[in-house]
Amino acid sequence: MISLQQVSKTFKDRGGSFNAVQSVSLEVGTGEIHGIIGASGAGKSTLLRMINVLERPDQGKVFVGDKELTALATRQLRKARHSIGMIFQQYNLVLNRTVSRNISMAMELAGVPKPERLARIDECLRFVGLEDKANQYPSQLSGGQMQRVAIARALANSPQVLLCDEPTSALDPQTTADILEVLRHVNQTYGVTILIVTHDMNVVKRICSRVSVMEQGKIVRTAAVADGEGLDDA
Ligand SMILES: Nc1ncnc2c1ncn2[C@@H]1O[C@H](COP(=O)(O)OP(=O)(O)OP(=O)(O)O)[C@@H](O)[C@H]1O
Repeated sequence: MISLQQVSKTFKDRGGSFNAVQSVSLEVGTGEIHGIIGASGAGKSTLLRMINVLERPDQGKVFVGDKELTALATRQLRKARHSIGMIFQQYNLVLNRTVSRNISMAMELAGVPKPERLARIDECLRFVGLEDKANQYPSQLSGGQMQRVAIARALANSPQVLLCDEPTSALDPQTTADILEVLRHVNQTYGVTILIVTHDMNVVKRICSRVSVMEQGKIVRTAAVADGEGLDDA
């Protein structure tokens, strides 16, 4: 479902350049929940953001489904991104819009007609267990509820892939467990392929089928989680 072929990203500033991701290749199968773990600054977020080309690789190719995203023109890329949802550590909700409008916005951008949007908002809110919060504003919600709204928004366009950048790092252990269950439910119900960037091995053990360990811009190991002995020191 996802294929990264020798992708690299260097950030340049006045002080010089920094190789954030160095010639990384990775294959993630359809329906997999794949973890990317590593220390702060290892390049995990940059790698994730290259999958939907929010960050364009300097070198290498990115395939999602049957499309090479790195070969698409801006307009085609925008369309292809509708099949890739993303959630973030800080939720990234629009604070002056209600929960419903937050979920609707992604569909408005994708050109979904209003009646379909309204039905889909209901469906997505029910899926994440927040059908009673449609008219509230993000500031009225807890962190866990905000992340559920972010998941509902990411699901609105029925993505094939969900990219999660430290989705539970701002949450307490119980809320973390609840959000991981929602993600598992997304994976099992809709067959969505999920990539989770985390620095927390417990997240990997709880939900991932495979994990890749990143160090200094490179993937140094990929393993099945069931036989992931030796990953504790990652
Ligand atoms: N837009 C940017 N401009 C300059 N440097 C950047 C940019 N984005 C990331 N970097 C640098 O690239 C390196 C990798 O960053 P990245 O956020 O991918 O790491 P990470 O493993 O996700 O770390 P963290 O867990 O702290 O988010 C860091 O040293 C960071 O400072």
